[in-house]
Amino acid sequence: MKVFTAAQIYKADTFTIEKQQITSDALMERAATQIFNWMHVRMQGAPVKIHLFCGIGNNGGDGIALARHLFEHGYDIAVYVVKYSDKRSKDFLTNLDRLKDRKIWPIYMDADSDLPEIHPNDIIVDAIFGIGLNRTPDAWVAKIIQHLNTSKAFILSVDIPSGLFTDSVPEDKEAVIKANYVLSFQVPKLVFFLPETGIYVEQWEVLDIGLDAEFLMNEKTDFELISKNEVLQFYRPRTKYSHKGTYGHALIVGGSYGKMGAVILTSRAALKAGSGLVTAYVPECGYAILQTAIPEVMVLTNGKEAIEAIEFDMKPTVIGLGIGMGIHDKTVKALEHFLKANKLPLVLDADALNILSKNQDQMDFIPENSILTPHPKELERLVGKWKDDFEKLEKVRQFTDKRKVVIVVKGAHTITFFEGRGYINTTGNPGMATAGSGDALTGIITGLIAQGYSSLQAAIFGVYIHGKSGDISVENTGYQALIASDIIEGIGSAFLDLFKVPEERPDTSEKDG
Ligand SMILES: NC(=O)C1=CN([C@@H]2O[C@H](COP(=O)(O)OP(=O)(O)OC[C@H]3O[C@@H](n4cnc5c(N)ncnc54)[C@H](OP(=O)(O)O)[C@@H]3O)[C@@H](O)[C@H]2O)[C@@H](O)CC1
Ligand SMILES: Nc1ncnc2c1ncn2[C@@H]1O[C@H](COP(=O)(O)OP(=O)(O)O)[C@@H](O)[C@H]1O
Ligand SMILES: [K+]
Repeated sequence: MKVFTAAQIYKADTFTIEKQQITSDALMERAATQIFNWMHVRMQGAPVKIHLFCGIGNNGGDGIALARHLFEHGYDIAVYVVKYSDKRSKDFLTNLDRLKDRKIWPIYMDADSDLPEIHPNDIIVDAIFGIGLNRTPDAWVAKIIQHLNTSKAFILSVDIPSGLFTDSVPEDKEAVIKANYVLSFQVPKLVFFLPETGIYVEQWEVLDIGLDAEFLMNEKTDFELISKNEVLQFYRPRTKYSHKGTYGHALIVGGSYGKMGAVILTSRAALKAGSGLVTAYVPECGYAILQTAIPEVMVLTNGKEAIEAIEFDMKPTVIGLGIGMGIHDKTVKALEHFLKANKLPLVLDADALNILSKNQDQMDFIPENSILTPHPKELERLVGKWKDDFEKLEKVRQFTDKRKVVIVVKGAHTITFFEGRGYINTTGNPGMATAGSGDALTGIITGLIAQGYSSLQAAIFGVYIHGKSGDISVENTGYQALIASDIIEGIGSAFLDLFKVPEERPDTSEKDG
């Protein structure tokens, strides 16, 4: 699913209105009806107080139109108009008149108004600001927002939590609604997936308001959301007469005294992801460990307790490099030497990234289409500090452009970058914040490249499978007890899940995990 900017959404809006020969009011009515249906299916007329806080733009208009539907179906509503400006939108006014026609009189709120009492069991509909927010809300509006946030009532945000910008991080962290649920029109917004802004969105769902399908398909976007549908498109089935040679040979280079487990995890994950053959390249102290831990993996050694040279007379398809490798002087030299001679695609992780960050001149030797998989600290060493999530994304984009590599920015929503585009993952859970889970990811991605997936496909697919495996495994372990080995064990189930038909649900829209 594509992730549009606010400008693109407005464009889609205009395009749709022209092509479908409808009014903007009709589009607002669709939006409000969709939200009403969503609520009505769940509430079934329950006598719960619903407080609708509406702005004076189109987001507010959605809220006012929703209030009318709720009223007509007998819900107990209170409507507030937060008058942060005199520039009320046309469709807001139309819907306000319709509400007044039904003898519903909103409570107008300005800087001097008292804050209404809200019971923890009430429901709040947040329609104060939508994607039109372009400056920090005034202090008195921020006060209302804080009042709603501290009310303990369930907050349902229309389109986007009020106070959240679509393209920057809010300056006043207190002036943003913390939404329990966001019903977003047609497309999710990028800010739902970034660490600094995603915290305002507990759950989200997209509601289809019938924006023109052709426009949505043809418009190019900087970001795409990756779910099962997207990864299924490049899944490579196995063929009857294939053999292990068909599925490549992954070489996993890493390990040092006390960190051999990382290589076990990566090698095992590469096998489980389907690599035909896997060889681990480790210092001698790892030989017995590897051979005992994974009988399916072959082992080459160099150096005693740390790698001193990376040389081999086998022909790997791909090399995963850096896990648990350490930054011993001899290892640093070995990496430099190897990079200068190497032509194979690389998956670079952990200490390989740390070494390269300190020796930026060696970056020139990273082959194009290699994959770098930094966690946030490694990323900072690689691209430098950033002031906020948006600057981080821009720095990564520039780095991938300059180096022609894929960067996998790991996190709650891992984003894979390549050729100026970001692919946002939707699987995974906080149980995966555990030692070695990144090593497992490196193995999965390396194992996929071995089988012939392109670098970009392997990164996107690998991140998806890794997260999905974590989601399946956590069902048995709970968050705390999930460990990297569980993620590796779950890889098979994650592949099987690709072909499971989803159960029928009354509502059809996509949900966040
Ligand atoms: N596009 C679609 O497909 C559909 C969209 N729909 C809905 O429209 C929503 C977008 O509506 P919108 O453009 O009217 O903007 P909205 O967020 O209501 O803000 C209103 C105005 O407030 C102003 N303003 C900004 N910041 C401010 C501040 N801090 N303090 C005070 N004022 C501030 C600013 O105007 P300005 O003062 O800058 O001229 C802004 O224009 C969208 O989220 C969705 O809910 C659906 O109805 C149908 C289909
Ligand atoms: N809160 C979270 N939600 C989803 N995935 C997470 C979360 N925290 C971490 N992960 C995933 O777990 C992995 C952690 O990688 P990393 O920090 O390199 O671990 P390690 O160095 O221990 O192997 C990444 O793939 C990351 O996306
Ligand atoms: K809103």
